[in-house]
Amino acid sequence: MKVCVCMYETTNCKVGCVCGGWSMVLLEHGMGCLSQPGKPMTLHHSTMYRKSKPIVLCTGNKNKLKEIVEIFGENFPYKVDNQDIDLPEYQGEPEDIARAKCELAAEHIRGPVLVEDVSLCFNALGGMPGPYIKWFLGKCGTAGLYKMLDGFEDKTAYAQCIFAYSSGEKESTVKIFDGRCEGIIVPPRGPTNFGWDPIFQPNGYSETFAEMSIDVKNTISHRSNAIQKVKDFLLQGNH
Ligand SMILES: O=P(O)(O)OP(=O)(O)OP(=O)(O)OC[C@H]1O[C@@H](n2cnc3c(O)ncnc32)[C@H](O)[C@@H]1O
Ligand SMILES: [Mg+2]
Repeated sequence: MKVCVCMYETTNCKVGCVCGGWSMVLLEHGMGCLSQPGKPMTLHHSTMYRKSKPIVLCTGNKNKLKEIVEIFGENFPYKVDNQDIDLPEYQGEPEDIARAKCELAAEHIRGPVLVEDVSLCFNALGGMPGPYIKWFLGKCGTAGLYKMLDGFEDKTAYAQCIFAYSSGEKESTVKIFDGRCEGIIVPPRGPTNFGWDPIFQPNGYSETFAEMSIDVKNTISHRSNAIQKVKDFLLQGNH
């Protein structure tokens, strides 16, 4: 922990973010901190952001958002905002879908954006439903998805999460981060609040994603594996 004294009047705040009498001031190394003018500032990670544009996470899925925020954690030094924009999703390979979704989001936001696209891939079906899982889940439900594997001995599957990041600058290339979790497809068990969680049992566990605590899911999931790569990339000064 580090203690400094805030030198800036609220109106002179270098970063310009004023919130309820507290102001965001610029510190060395481009870090910002919330403090009142003239008062000592205590730098807690949760109130400390690097001086940069917020990254806009474009997703309309509240469950995803909750997990992403938890996995990034309090120490993540960039501000992440959410926009619930319904972006069209192309057909194709998961990576191409995420890339196209990210390019559309960057065009819309005109700044740094992050999107993610999730696939659930059954090995017996050559990776299908894959990126089309949302539509299969909507039409067949979790029980129907399990039944799709009735005629196959092989119930193995993997969950794949692809994050795509764009700085939003013209000519910038989209960066892709792929995270996976291997498991098996089982008859639905556990709460039904998030997608296909009730039928996915990760390898090495006797519970489905739906049955385990969110903390356990967030340490082993496709999403946490992908986010670790996103974090490493951004923390290397790429934002
Ligand atoms: O706005 P976006 O981010 O696209 O959100 P979405 O709900 O449309 O999500 P996807 O396009 O990635 O489709 C993936 C489907 O898989 C579901 N899903 C995503 N992550 C999941 C997870 O960790 N556990 C269970 N289901 C998940 C999700 O609810 C969708 O039905
Ligand atoms: Mg979607």
